[in-house]
Amino acid sequence: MKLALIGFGQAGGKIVDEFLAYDEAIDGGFVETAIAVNSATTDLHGLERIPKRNRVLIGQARVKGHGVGADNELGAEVTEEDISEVQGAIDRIPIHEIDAFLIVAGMGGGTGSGGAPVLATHLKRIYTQPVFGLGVLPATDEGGIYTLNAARSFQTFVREVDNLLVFDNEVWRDAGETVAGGYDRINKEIVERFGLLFAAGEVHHDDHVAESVVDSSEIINTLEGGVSTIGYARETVDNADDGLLSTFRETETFDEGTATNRMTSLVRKATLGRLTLPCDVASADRGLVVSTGPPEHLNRKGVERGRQWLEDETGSMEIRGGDYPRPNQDEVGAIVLLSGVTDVPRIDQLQQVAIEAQDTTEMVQARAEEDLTSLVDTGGELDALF
Ligand SMILES: Nc1nc2c(ncn2[C@@H]2O[C@H](COP(=O)(O)OP(=O)(O)OP(=O)(O)O)[C@@H](O)[C@H]2O)c(=O)[nH]1
Repeated sequence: MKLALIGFGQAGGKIVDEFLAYDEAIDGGFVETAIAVNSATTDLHGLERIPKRNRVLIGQARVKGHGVGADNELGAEVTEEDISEVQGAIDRIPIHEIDAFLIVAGMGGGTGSGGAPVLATHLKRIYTQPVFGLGVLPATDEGGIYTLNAARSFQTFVREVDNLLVFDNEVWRDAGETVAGGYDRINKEIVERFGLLFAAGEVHHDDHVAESVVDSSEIINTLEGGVSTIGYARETVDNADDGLLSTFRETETFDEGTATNRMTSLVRKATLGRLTLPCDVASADRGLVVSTGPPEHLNRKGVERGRQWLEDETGSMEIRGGDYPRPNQDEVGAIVLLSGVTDVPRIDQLQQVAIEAQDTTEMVQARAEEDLTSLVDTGGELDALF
């Protein structure tokens, strides 16, 4: 699946940079164009792979290249004001070559959290391609403002995009890691999961058995609306170079059964293990199971059993399945995309925080007004003086 990737804010830019590295490393071919948008000059300079001319600075008149300091209303405003700057970079995308846009942003800050939904609205107004979002939720100890930004941004972002793919930093961080080191590792986890999914839709059919290979329309149809999460599990296998392949063939009957069971259990592990956004699997509306690895290990029966199992788990009739053959790999894996999920404790928690913050803000404002009134109200004593 060919994507125009737009990284918004610091997290967004770094993750898109990492997507470029991954796409190159696996020879995936899913990144058509990569763009970074930010209100902070240093963040744009810090990027490694996104071409310099695709790095767009917004809000210069207002914040002079210093970022919006976690003020996501300001982030939204400067994006609206400078949308033509962003459009300048988008105009260079070979638009008929792409299947979709993907806007990547950390939702806890100011620039990405405020600007990404504004850009999504803009793109949807102009282009016919789907506009997807990849939103990163802040860890819970980052502080109230980050949670509040994420709660607000989530509500708008999910409304403006065709599907919001979510990754929760909270469930992926490791105790004892430095913040910077932690993000590097987490970003690799992000691009591996989402990158494998998008690359799966880029395999050319004539290279492999056509009917079982996933294509981009299957990914797009699964991402029809709402919120999505991804699970991934993998296992090392004998590398299928020529010598090993003949051994594999000689013991085919035995290996058939092993490969079937392996694939079925990988689908279960991917679904029941750590998802990018933990949720109740039964609440998913649609799903896509992708098996990946050397073609001779991509066992049809195993994938089909895994797919059926997921149908049972979700009670959904819309579970698609397919392969992403990767010759000469020493791993087989299963990617499970769950889409239209509704039972997500973290989102409920975010929304609760937003409601409470709204109430508190109203209370604080009311109290401040009262205090101000009583401060200036001197019971007529001042009036008497004049
Ligand atoms: N996974 C991941 N999350 C990150 C990374 N950097 C920041 N974050 C998360 O993203 C949130 C937003 O941070 P930034 O992207 O730095 O914010 P911004 O959009 O640039 O906005 P301002 O800095 O306020 O102008 C933070 O609360 C973190 O949770 C990163 O490299 N990887």
